[in-house]
Amino acid sequence: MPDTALEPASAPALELRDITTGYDRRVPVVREVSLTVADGEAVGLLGPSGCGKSTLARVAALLHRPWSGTVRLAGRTARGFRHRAPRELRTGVGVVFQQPRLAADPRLTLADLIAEPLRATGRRAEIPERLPELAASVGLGDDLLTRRPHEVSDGQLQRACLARALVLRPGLLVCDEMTAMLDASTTAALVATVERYRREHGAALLAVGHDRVLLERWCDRVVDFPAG
Ligand SMILES: Nc1ncnc2c1ncn2[C@@H]1O[C@H](COP(=O)(O)OP(=O)(O)OP(=O)(O)O)[C@@H](O)[C@H]1O
Repeated sequence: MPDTALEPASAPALELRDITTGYDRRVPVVREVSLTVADGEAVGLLGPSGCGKSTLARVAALLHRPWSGTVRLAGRTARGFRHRAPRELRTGVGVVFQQPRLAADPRLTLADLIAEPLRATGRRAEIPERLPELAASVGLGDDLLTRRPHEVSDGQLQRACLARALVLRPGLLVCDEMTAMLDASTTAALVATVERYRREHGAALLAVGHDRVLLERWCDRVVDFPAG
């Protein structure tokens, strides 16, 4: 059966097999790491700073190319990464990074930021329904939606980044230290939003972080890096 064929719903949301990768050919930062996130499962990935968690999360989100190993999303093998990642695989993964200011286009209003993946995939007709629904779910009022990133706090911008990550209804959400820069109440609000989304859509989660207490509370299981 070709890899592009639809697999049964029970295929794991994410399978990373023997991933080796890095930035400088001589020194891999991730060596032969394997990790599976089952359909609908929430997995926490724990590890000290600099061990390669974010790099692995970026591989899972098809944003960084592995030197060797395989990535399968919902049973489909990824053949391309970054701009070469096929749209049907890319849109199945939502990603939230630690630093919203590096992830958000400073020229866009929060409303446009959230809606941007719908525009980019030719689904702008869904914006009038999805935008208010997502803004409410992350706790962003209308007054904030018309502002640009420099006019809002980090926590408000991260709320918009989470809404954007959910706008295409991905089957897998990758949260890379999503709450590391946030206060306790914003952290609780964003975690609750992810939980609600997962309950409603049966989505899987890979949550990267170094706060064991948060990850153990949030996830079905926690894996210490290097996993595998
Ligand atoms: N763009 C890059 N170019 C070169 N080296 C990089 C790059 N990004 C990360 N690295 C290096 O790769 C290693 C792993 O980094 P990574 O960000 O994956 O670790 P991490 O476990 O997520 O750390 P943290 O918890 O501090 O975010 C580090 O030594 C880092 O310096």
